[in-house]
Amino acid sequence: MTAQATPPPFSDPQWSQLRQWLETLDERQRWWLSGYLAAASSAPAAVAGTEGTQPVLIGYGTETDNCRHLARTLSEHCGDAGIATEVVDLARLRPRQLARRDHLVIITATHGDGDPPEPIQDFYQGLMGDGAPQLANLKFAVLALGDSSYERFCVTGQEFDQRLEALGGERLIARQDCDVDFEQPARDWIARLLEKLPKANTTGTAQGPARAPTSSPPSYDKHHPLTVEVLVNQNLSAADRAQPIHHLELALDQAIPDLFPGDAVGILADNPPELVAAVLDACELSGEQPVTVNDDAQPLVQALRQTRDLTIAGTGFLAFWAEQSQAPALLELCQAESRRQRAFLRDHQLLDLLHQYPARPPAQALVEALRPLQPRLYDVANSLAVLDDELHLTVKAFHYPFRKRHEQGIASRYLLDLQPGDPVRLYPHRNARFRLPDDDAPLILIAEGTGIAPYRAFLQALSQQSQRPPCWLVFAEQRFEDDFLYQLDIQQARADGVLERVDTVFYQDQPGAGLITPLLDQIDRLGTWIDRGAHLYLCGDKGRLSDLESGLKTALDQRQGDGAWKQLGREKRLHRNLY
Ligand SMILES: Cc1cc2nc3c(=O)[nH]c(=O)nc-3n(C[C@H](O)[C@H](O)[C@H](O)COP(=O)(O)O)c2cc1C
Repeated sequence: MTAQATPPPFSDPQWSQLRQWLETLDERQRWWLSGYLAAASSAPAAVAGTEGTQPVLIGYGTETDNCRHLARTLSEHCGDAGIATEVVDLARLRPRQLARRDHLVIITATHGDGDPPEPIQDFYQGLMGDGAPQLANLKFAVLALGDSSYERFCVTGQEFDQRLEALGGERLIARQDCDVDFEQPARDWIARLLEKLPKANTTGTAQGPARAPTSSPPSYDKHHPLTVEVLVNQNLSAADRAQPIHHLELALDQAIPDLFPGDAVGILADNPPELVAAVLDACELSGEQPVTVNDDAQPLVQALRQTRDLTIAGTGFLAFWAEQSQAPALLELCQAESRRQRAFLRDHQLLDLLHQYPARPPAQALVEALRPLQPRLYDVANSLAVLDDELHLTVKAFHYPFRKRHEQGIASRYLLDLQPGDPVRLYPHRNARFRLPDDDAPLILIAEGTGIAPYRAFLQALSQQSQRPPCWLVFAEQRFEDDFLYQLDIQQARADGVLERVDTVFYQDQPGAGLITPLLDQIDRLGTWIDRGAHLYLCGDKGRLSDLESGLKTALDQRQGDGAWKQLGREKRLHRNLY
């Protein structure tokens, strides 16, 4: 007789929704919910780790999701090993809640200029501040993700690691700092950690964390991207603008489940063909040599075009190139402290290194020494509930000076050059913190430049609703004539009553005006909307919106009383999407 597999209790879409929703809960809400469900259910509760052993708390700090994925991977490995876990976004945890835990694993990235990921700023401040709890009963471990091309490599993980120890915690295993090729070191670290974590005393049938049934919907990620086709690539801004802004429409032949307004996609860009050719020339390789990348055999030219970073060398490549070239200056540099190496790399892109210190590396070794090409996130500019077989993006050219050269960002250049019919590899990136609220609270949408993209998706979604919340859009760009992105969509939304108010600022037409100007001019109206429970959204350029935020905070605190701005954050009514 063969055992019948019990059908999974939820359908695939339900699983997906449930998982996403659970991640929005903070620790207290999860505890409450588990108790509520146990009490409400007539069936005996089967909860792992209820006798004595608390689930291991796995807290992640992320902006682009690597740490969230690793937290889930760790949780799955724990489940297989009979270790109960609870995965939580550190953005939803308060430091004092740690005092009640006995095992904590932190997996965190560093962002900005050595800053914690933006969503976990409050947790970070709380843990680093004087009010942090003593953690004498806590055993902890920290996995730090970063990018060694940044001056302050993995500092957030390092700071958490030191702070947890200073608060009395006991380190389970040494912290691991991971560079952009983090997969293998993270896997090794997880294997070491599993030996130190307590097994759950299971009282029922559940083993560790709840896991999705094996038949979960197709999930795309950076290793398993979806290939879509370009339908339209249209310049939205002035023809002569140095950093043009384009609108892209991509054909979606396969549905992407659960991609909501506010979410993004990760784009796997190709390197420009001239850059690939220059690298091959410098290495005296033809490009036809077969190489293997992630168990996938392919010609070298393809591996360089699609999978390797040909801009930033990184310290690993520096060591490789010193050995290949035997250049005394490089060999000496590799003996120096890493700070000097990083300073050198900030002044030398990959091609500079290859030209200045010639060598002829073997093809496979070259591929293995280069850093993986990182995906770039772009907000989705349409609502898939309205149009489910197209994906729209808003892309601005990114330029930066390097030495005396003028360099262009790889991903934006790739996207701006695409032609109808070209394939694009992408995967969904969900951004639960930048969604429309469940209720009909008023919305204040503030956008700088391409920050308008997710709001276009919001407006499309709202246009389908019978009950619409009041919605106020504030948008800033350079010139009215040339840069009023999605002007027709915005005017249509205004005419249809989806937008109650629209304020625009065009910097070049209105010297002295800033994004904040219309909001300060109408501070009473802003205060009234906030009193009515409005959610405030900020999207676009980090520098400009951070300035706006500090100006608004001062103005609002003055009008509504000290702490008004903070209160917005506490009530999860402030949503940031800054880059
Ligand atoms: C805008 C930006 C700034 C970053 N700044 C740093 C930094 O200062 N130090 C560092 O070590 N890594 C830095 N990184 C690299 C990230 O920490 C790394 O990509 C990490 O894998 C991201 O993890 P996440 O996807 O969980 O956010 C930065 C990445 C981005 C996109």
